Amino acid sequence: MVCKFGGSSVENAGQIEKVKNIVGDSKNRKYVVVSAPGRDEAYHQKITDHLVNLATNGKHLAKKVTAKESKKAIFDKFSGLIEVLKIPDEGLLKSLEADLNTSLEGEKKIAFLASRGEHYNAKIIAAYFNLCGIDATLWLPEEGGFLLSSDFLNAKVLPEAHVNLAKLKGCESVCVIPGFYGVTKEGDIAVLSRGGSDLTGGEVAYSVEAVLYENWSDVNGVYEADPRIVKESDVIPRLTFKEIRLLSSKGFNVFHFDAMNNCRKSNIPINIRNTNRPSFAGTMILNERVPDEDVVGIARLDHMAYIYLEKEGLGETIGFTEGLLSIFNKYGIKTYHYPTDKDDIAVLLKKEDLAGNINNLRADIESQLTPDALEVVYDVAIISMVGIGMKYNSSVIADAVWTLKENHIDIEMLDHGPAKISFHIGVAQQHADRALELLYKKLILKK
Ligand SMILES: Nc1ncnc2c1ncn2[C@@H]1O[C@H](COP(=O)(O)OP(=O)(O)O)[C@@H](O)[C@H]1O
Ligand SMILES: N[C@@H](CC(=O)OP(=O)(O)O)C(=O)O
Repeated sequence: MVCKFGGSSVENAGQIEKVKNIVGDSKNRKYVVVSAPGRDEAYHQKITDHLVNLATNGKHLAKKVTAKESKKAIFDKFSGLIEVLKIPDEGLLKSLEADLNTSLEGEKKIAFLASRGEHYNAKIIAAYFNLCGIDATLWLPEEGGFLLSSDFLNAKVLPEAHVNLAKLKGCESVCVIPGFYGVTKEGDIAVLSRGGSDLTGGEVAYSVEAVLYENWSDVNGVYEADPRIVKESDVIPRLTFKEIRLLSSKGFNVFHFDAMNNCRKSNIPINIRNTNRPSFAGTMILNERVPDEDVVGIARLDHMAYIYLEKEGLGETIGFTEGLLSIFNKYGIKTYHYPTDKDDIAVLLKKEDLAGNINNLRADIESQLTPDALEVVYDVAIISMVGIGMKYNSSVIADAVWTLKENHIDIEMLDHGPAKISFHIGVAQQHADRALELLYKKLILKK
C-alpha cells in the first residue's frame, strides 16, 4: 500500500505522531509519501509558500510577509519539529541553513527552495519512525532517480522515474519518500505543479504496483460539496476516477486532478482518508461503481471570466477555435470550457489570469481573428454538477435550471459535458454561495 500524507497531516509534532500511529497500525503501509509541513504558527501560511516567498524576495505572499520573515518561519518550523520529536540533529539544521542561502538563480532557485519543505520533512519523519521502532528507510528523489523534465516549476514525470521507483518493490522496511519534487537528467531539482505530492503518491503506487493508494488529509473524504460552504454536505463513499477528475478540476481541491491517471490505468483504487479520524472509511475512488444517484457531487470555480466572440460562421470555420486557443496559450492562460455555436464562442478562464494581459490579448484576437464583437464578462462562478447516473437521467438539468429561475438567479452560461456525466452553470459571483446551496438541496439532499 502507498500512503500519502498531506501538509495538514504533517504540520506539527502532534500530527506526525498520528501519522506514525497510522503507519504502525498496518504492515501493509509500506510506501509513505510526505508533503512539506502545512501552515506555520506566526503567519498561517504553508511552508511551501514561505519557501517560494524566500526564493522570490518576498513577492509571493500577498499579505506582505518579507523574505526574512519567511526564512525565520521555515527555520522555526523545522527546528521546532526536531526539538519536540527529539530527532538527533546530525547537521540537519546546518544543512537547511545552507540550502536556504543557495546561490542558485531564477526558476532553478525557486524550484530548489520549494522542494526543501518535503526534503527536510521526509528526513525528520523517517528519523522519527526509526526512533519509535518502525524500521524506515529514506528514499530521496535526487538519489533514487525520480526523474522529471526540465520545466522547473511544473515538471512532468519521465518514464525512467517509474523504472527507478519500481526498484523499491519488495523493500523490507517502510520507505519514506518526499513528495512534490524530483530531479532532472542534468541533476537539478525540479518541482511538480502545486499540490504535487498527490502526484508523487500516484507515481509510486503505479511503479510498485500497489494494491491501494491511501491519500490522508484533514477531511473525512470527498464531500458532496465544499464543506466550508455547504454545511449539510456529506462524504461520498464511492466515486469513479472519471468523476473525481471532473470534480477536482472544477474546484474540489482535496485531490490533484492528475494524480489518478496512472492508478486508473492500473486499476489501483484510491482511498481519501482523514489523519485526524482514522476510524472513518473515507472515500474510495474506483474504476466502476453502481450509479445510485444522478448527481454525486457539486464543485465550483470562483472568480472566473469569459471572453465572448461573435463572427459570422466561426463555428464552421476550420482552425478558428485552434487559432483562438493558441492566443491564450501564448499568454500562458489556462482555458476551461469553450461552448461554441454557428456564429459565436465563449472561452472561460480565471479572471486573475487576465490581469496585465487583457490589452495585448484583445489586440491579438482582433488582429488575427477579426471578430465582429468581443466582450469580456467578469466575476462569474461556474458550478459543476457531476455524476455517472446523469447519463441515464438528464432531467436533472431541468431541475437545476428551474431551481435557479424560481430563486431569481440568472444563468450566465450552461454547458453539458460531452460524456453526459457533468453539466456546468455560470452565475454571477455574488449569487455563487446561494446558488450552490440551492442546487445542493435540490439535486443531492433530496435523497
Ligand atoms: N468537496 C470537497 N471535499 C473535501 N474537501 C474539500 C472539498 N472541496 C474542497 N476541499 C478542501 O480540500 C482540503 C484538503 O486538501 P488539501 O488542502 O490539499 O489537504 P492536504 O494539505 O492535507 O493535502 C480540505 O481541507 C477542504 O477544505
Ligand atoms: N507542499 C506542496 C506539495 C503538496 O502536495 O502539498 P499538500 O499535500 O499540502 O497539498 C504544495 O504546497 O504545493
